[in-house]
Amino acid sequence: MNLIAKVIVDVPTMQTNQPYDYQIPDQFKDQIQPGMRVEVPFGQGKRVVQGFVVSIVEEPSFTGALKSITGVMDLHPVLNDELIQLGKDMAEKTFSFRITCYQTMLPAVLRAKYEKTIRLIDDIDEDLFFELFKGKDELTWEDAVNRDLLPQLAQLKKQERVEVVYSVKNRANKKKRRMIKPALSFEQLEEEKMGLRKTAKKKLELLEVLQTLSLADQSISSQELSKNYQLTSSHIRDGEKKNWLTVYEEEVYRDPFESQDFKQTDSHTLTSHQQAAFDKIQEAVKQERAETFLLRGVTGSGKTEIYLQTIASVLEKGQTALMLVPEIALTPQMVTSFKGRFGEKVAVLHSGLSDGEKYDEWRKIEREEAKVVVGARSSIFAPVKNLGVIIMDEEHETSYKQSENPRYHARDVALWRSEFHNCPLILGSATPSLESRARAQKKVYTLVELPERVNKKVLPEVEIIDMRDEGKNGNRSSFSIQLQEKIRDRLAKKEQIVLMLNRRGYSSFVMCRDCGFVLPCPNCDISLTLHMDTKSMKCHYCGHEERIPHTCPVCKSSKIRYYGTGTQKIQEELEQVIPEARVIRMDVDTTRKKGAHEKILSAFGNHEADILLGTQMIAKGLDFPNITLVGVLNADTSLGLPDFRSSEKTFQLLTQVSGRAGRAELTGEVIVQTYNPEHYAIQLAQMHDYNQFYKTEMIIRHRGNYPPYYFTVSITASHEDEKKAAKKMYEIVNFLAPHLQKETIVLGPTPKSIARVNNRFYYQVLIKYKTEPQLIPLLHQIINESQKEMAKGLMIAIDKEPQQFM
Ligand SMILES: Nc1ncnc2c1ncn2[C@@H]1O[C@H](COP(=O)(O)OP(=O)(O)OP(=O)(O)O)[C@@H](O)[C@H]1O
Ligand SMILES: [Zn+2]
Ligand SMILES: [Zn+2]
Repeated sequence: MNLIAKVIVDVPTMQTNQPYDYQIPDQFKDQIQPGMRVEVPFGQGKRVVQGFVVSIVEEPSFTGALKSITGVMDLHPVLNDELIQLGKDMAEKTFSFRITCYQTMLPAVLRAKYEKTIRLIDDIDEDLFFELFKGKDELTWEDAVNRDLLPQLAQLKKQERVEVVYSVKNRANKKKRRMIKPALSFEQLEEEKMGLRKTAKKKLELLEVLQTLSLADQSISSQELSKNYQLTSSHIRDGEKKNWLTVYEEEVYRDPFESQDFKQTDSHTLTSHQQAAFDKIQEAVKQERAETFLLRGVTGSGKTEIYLQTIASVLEKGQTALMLVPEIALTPQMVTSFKGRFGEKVAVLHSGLSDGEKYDEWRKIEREEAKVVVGARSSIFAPVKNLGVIIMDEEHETSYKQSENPRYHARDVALWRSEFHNCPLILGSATPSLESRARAQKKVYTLVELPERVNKKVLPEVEIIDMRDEGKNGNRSSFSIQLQEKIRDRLAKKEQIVLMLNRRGYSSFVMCRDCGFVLPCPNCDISLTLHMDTKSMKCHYCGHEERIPHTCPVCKSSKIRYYGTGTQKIQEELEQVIPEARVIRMDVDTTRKKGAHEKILSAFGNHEADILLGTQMIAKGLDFPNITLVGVLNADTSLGLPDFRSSEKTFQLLTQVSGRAGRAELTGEVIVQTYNPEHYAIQLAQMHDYNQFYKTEMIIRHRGNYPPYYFTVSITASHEDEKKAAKKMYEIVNFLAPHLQKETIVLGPTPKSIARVNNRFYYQVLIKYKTEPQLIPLLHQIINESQKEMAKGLMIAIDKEPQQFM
């Protein structure tokens, strides 16, 4: 029978963004399956490219002469049917190439050109062993290809007798260990010794090693045997044949949490609110229904406990669970609570892992050894089968959206997979995004609320300090008098303090130090961005531009400054103001090294420091009972961002960080320093009033025609030649304009705030629309028709629901 493979080739252009037909040569017939990577000739000449087989058919849809697959890169599919389908849908929705989507789904070792070897993991027929492996335990992929062994090896792979190992550069890559243990007692081994010939030195040595082991009831790895006693695999095989010893395999994963001991933790008895939420979710779990829950619970309300118990119930049904957390919330505490509850069943994926470690975790998932996957954004592509629940903690986090190709939002992928598996999706947050909250309002999502903390502890009292007064009273430091006093008070009581320096929007805008005025755009509801290259203030959306003010247009003060300062400077200042405090700093600089994050938090947990000073990364997830004071040094920076979400982000950040205080027995307190004490985001965060914030912000979004009332899509064109980028952008707008509905709003084209990056110029438009059935096909058409220009250096990026406006 003639078999045709449909292959997505690694040639990321629009023309190639569909499967190509290739003949499967006879030698590969039994081997090739959908989801495997293959090598195929492409185009004219001798070019060979990689590709993914997405299906196998009998009839080609291409009528010309078919080329043949020239190589197979896997013995086993790396993508399952679900992911093949998901990649196709995702490519369409994110305006990216299927090949890019597939590559995004895989761990890095499967993407890059790593060395591959085939390793024996189980016994095979002796003759075959010598024929294929020539007496060794492994064989390089190249060797296997040159000797034409892949079809045979594929068979062995199916029988789980060999595996493919990807060796990551600079890293020892031993994952399987051959272990040897004595099969006879000490005395029996002694008898075997008697029967040896005098010259059999190595056999004698082997028997002696085995005797030692049998006394201690121990095993030894083949590596140790060869290293310490120069006993090779042929000696081992020989010993095995004589029935002196047994060989077995031991899987050794590189365990990034090896050194840590995870205490088994038991589930808490749920509070009545938790129970009600849990029960509601259980219905969907039991009925295997793709229902989306928005779990809004105040900080410390025990959302994590609901996740844990829901996952436990899913495991009990024999299903699996996927738990997403933002990268910066993937703290050791989070890992501990999952490892503590589910032990070995958990795979954890985060950016701190080396490529090899990530690959090991991925393999555990792929082989269905891991039943629970915990990880950041890209873990949404984990190849888990039989999902029983998907959970996204801190669902409002913008880091769930990838800002480069493919520009996917993990929430959308989660929704897709929840439909595919017929399993519930839980979106959890103390401060849900307006989009999700509005969907709950419309009953698209089911709203479940936890209105109070588990121990009925009140949420901490929040005090707002007007920093303009501090200035007037001659205090020019970053610490208000009240904050200094409270810090001293906690030091005396041996309680702990968290201080947050808000670095969002660092230095990108100017603000009056006397009245807090931030320069707004006259046409839009956002502030202007400072452009150092042009020495001017610009609006991101409409292109309005004016000069940098030297005096405040409102109060005429001349103290109008760029706003922002670094954590290091703050630490120095703190050491002068309160020299007795022991301060530990957590920001991008101090957490760059692997494991630094863990070290800092465990030192703070052990009270080796009184104050944890950091950026936004300390706002989430920390659960330390001894924190009774939280200080926010500058609430305003995130308000000044040229982004319609700036109030929302400020409210979320303040609520999150306030939530770190008073989580256990001790009552907590929060000090928020600001130049905008009247701002509703700050006042409503003070009152812990999410619902009111939601209402207020919805009105503002409605007035400004922003999401969730409108959908948004941004189009960016860039080119080394500024004129070409601008011209293209105008062409696009002119092309779209006649097709768009009346109520659709097109902002721009305008240069981006950092107009030139890497010597490329960026122009963008933002389209806001309510319904545009034609827009998506039109955008695809734009990309299709720009192929020639794109080959000559033009880049077009289309971003649906963009999250970043910098
Ligand atoms: N039913 C319960 N009984 C006793 N303690 C509980 C219960 N549920 C949760 N806890 C504990 O309460 C603390 C807060 O819970 P958790 O961290 O889950 O809150 P959260 O809602 O995720 O908060 P945040 O949004 O601030 O991260 C934890 O120390 C947790 O172990
Ligand atoms: Zn002013
Ligand atoms: Zn504007």
